[in-house]
Amino acid sequence: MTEATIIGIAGGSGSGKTSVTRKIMNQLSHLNIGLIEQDYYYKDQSHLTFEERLETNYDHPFAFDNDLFVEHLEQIKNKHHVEVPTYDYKVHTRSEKTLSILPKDVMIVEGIFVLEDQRLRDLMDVKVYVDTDADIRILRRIMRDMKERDRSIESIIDQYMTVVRPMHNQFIEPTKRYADIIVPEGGSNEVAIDLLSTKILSIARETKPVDPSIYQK
Ligand SMILES: Nc1ncnc2c1ncn2[C@@H]1O[C@H](COP(=O)(O)OP(=O)(O)O)[C@@H](O)[C@H]1O
Ligand SMILES: Nc1ccn([C@@H]2O[C@H](COP(=O)(O)O)[C@@H](O)[C@H]2O)c(=O)n1
Repeated sequence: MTEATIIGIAGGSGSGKTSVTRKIMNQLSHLNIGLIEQDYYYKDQSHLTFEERLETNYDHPFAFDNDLFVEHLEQIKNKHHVEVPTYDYKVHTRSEKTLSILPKDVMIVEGIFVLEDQRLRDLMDVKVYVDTDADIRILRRIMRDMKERDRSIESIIDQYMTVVRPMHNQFIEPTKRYADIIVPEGGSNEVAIDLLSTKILSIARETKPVDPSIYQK
């Protein structure tokens, strides 16, 4: 058996990570390919009231349970089945249901901080940073958060100015230096998506045996 190929896709909120991921998955649909979002690993906040959850900084690395994320990604790398948490942005905490991730040959991991934690980076075969200008990102976020995340325009702008923007500059943008490839403009960059798909395909075809020590645990 061979190890799963892990592709990390980072970038600011609204940069187009999800769109790039979807396009790559479409191009490689003949492979056994899956997706895991870092947002699934936002810490559970069910012990807090809704008002208390509004105070959380969701753009700081501490908002994520990366210990669990790393543990799951190691299992995914070794082609194990994992049950991952899911997240509900409307209520700012984990959902009741979990998601069953069956063994995949290629797994895309996507999220604002996937390149921030060295343990995650070390598990990746290709590291991508989607780089889109801040004005485009906020406009996309407004449209998406009003439509899909139950947010008002006032709350989106307030969150952007007080948290999203400063945290992006302090923590997310600097992770660009860890990327193997920087993709400007996200999902509309067809050339970059084609190049990435070709590279992923060629890595996935190389056979890397799973570390046998995992069977001795
Ligand atoms: N090239 C694009 N043109 C127009 N809208 C886009 C484009 N890329 C993404 N969007 C929209 O912007 C929003 C955020 O994009 P998404 O891919 O979810 O970004 P991210 O995952 O980085 O937050 C989504 O509603 C998406 O449909
Ligand atoms: N309860 C939450 C959790 C997260 N966010 C925001 O989501 C952004 C990350 O998701 P993207 O799909 O946009 O990459 C992040 O910037 C958080 O601000 C939120 O608003 N509420």
